Amino acid sequence: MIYQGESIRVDFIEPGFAELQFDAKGSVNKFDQATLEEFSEALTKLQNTDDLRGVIVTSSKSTFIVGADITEFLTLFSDQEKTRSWVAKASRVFDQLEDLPVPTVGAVTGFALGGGCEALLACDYRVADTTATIGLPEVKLGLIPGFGGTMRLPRVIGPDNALEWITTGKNNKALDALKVGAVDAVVEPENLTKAALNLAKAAAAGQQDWKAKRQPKLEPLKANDTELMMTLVTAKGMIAAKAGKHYPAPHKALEAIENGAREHREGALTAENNAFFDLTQTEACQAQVGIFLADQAVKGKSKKYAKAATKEIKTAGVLGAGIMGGGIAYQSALKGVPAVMKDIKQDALDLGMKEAGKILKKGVERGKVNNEKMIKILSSITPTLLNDAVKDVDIVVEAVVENPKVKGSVLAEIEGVIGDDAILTSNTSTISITELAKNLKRPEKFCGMHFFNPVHKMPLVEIIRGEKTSDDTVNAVVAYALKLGKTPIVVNDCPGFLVNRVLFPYLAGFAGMVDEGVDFVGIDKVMEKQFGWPMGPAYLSDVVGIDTADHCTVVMEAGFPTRMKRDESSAIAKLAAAERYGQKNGKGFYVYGTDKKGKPTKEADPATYELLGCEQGKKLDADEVIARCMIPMVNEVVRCLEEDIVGSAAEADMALLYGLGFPPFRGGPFRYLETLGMDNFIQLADKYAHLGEIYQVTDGMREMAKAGKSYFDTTSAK
Ligand SMILES: NC(=O)c1ccc[n+]([C@@H]2O[C@H](COP(=O)([O-])OP(=O)(O)OC[C@H]3O[C@@H](n4cnc5c(N)ncnc54)[C@H](O)[C@@H]3O)[C@@H](O)[C@H]2O)c1
Repeated sequence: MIYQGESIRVDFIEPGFAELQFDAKGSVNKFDQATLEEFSEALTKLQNTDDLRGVIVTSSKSTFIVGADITEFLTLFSDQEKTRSWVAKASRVFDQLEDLPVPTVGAVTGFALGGGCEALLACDYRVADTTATIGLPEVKLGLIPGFGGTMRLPRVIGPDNALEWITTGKNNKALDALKVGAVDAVVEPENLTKAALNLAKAAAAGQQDWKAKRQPKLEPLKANDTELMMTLVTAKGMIAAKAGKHYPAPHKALEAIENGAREHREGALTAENNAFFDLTQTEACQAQVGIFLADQAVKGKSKKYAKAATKEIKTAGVLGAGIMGGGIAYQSALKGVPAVMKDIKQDALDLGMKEAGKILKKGVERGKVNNEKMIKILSSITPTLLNDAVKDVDIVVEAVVENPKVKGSVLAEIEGVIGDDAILTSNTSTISITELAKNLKRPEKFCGMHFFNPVHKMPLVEIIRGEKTSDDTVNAVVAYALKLGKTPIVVNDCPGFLVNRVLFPYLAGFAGMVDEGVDFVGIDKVMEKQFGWPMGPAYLSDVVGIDTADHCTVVMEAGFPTRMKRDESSAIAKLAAAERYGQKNGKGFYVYGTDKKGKPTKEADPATYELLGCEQGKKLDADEVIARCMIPMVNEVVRCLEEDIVGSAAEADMALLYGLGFPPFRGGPFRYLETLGMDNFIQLADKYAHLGEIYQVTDGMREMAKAGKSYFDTTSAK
């Protein structure tokens, strides 16, 4: 045995040929700080091993190496000195592999991502099996490769391909990697080790010039000035268009490659180290790493619920074939759970089926679904006008109009039809589940299942536990949501639940500015372009439906009479009264139409300014616009955590990210608060406290700030 560590061992596989094998104790190999230390120790041993002729680098697992240990990042990056020395030291470990005095061959199976891919790049040759997926996904965490990836990849596959791989963070299958020269051969999994060993032997025997293969990685990039300039200019244009200004990582990747292009290995690595360090200190990186961690926490939690489920959902019934019901029935059928879709109107059923057909047709056009599958999916949705048709289903999702009385009677009626063991859920956006349960004989078998529009695209499903909902019911519904390919987040009951409850104070903050005469178009611009929401508050209200939003304010007022008091003179109420319902009837804040080419249009309407009494072009400072919209939202989400509506800051962040499109580079409302600094936030909120209760921070937040605590310390997803 040449070396034996906790995660790495090195031994001769044949006389003269050593195998350095990654064999971590957990389910996957990763480059945590301890493994990097071991990697360096193992390579030092190899440097000093006599009679060594070649080395192969392998994994004992079904996957090579998944990358660095992301759970270490936020703590590490909070210490600038440590971060600098970590990245400088870690990247030099990979030089040790590259500098071994014998040929080296990486043998990749499964994932070789981030650091895993960089370890391969430090080898002279790379052999992949057919299961391999290789890539440098660091930009998705607001970072760039930090172990020599920006230096080696352009020298291995050329700057064009390398820029594409690194700035998009895409995963590449073995054959695609072979095409661009990222790997030298692709073999069947059972032949992998043998193929790698044979290549090492051939190189050691002089049949392959391994030194010539290694040399370009030690030198400046081989591309003439014009070629390089063309490549960089094209890449800059692509990055500006795709990543935009809020995501610095792709820009920095290009900068590192450009700065290192004319340097030897050491100079190019220094360029990479500097760019990497700069990114570790950005808000976008902290937010994107935060999202990764929160996503893992949320996934882990929902898996636990699903594992505990005693009832499997094999068939579903959906009540209402409208926008939501149609979408839910489609999604269920798509994922293999046949759905009976019931409505009181034949027209609605026809429309629901037509919509499902439309989505599937798009899938066929894009080659995602074939005709046969399309027919199978459509035929597993059964439209019906009869309650009786749902009597044998395992779960019912009610998605009829948002009216407590209608919902109450529809739910009670259907409870009498379905089996005692069947689960009943409601897709209500705002109405308390505990209140709706009062209409039922088996409230323990009832919960909220709040999907988002459009159902087939939006990942979030809020699962709402009413006062009497049983654990069994929650477990089964979480399992069903997972089966539908969604991200379920379990919350406790209150009007609006989590997502809509925090949305309304945000919209109220917006409406307050419009009431003061501020132009809603300018507010939308700031909230979209500067804050980063996919839609500003006026446009979002139009898309949700002004009538729906207006109706919801009634429900929210009933739940939070002082803080969310309904204001008849607010913009939403005025537009609703004028029957400007938004996109659905072509006019809300904006007017909607189509241009000559049939493309949808959205324009500010003079009639809106007149109706609302706001002035075209009247602006507030962008910081004030952001503060007045965002403070109420953050305050409300903090209240939801304090009141145990949501279980953790991580879940709240993911819910808003997946349900509302909270800008990923800000990481969610709690990460945003953390980035602003709680003291700064409180100071800002206090400045606007006179505007109403929605601007007043909770005592709990003041205490947290005083104690220097973080919401992520105390309430990480359980
Ligand atoms: N539209 C959204 O963006 C959205 C998002 C999340 C949740 N929701 C909620 O989903 C529910 C449905 O909303 P929608 O936008 O799909 O409404 P919709 O008006 O498009 O559809 C409601 C459908 O229910 C049918 N219906 C009415 N009474 C019925 C009954 N007794 N039995 C069967 N069907 C009946 C109607 O004919 C109509 O087809 C509401 O509770 C709403 O708050 C809506």
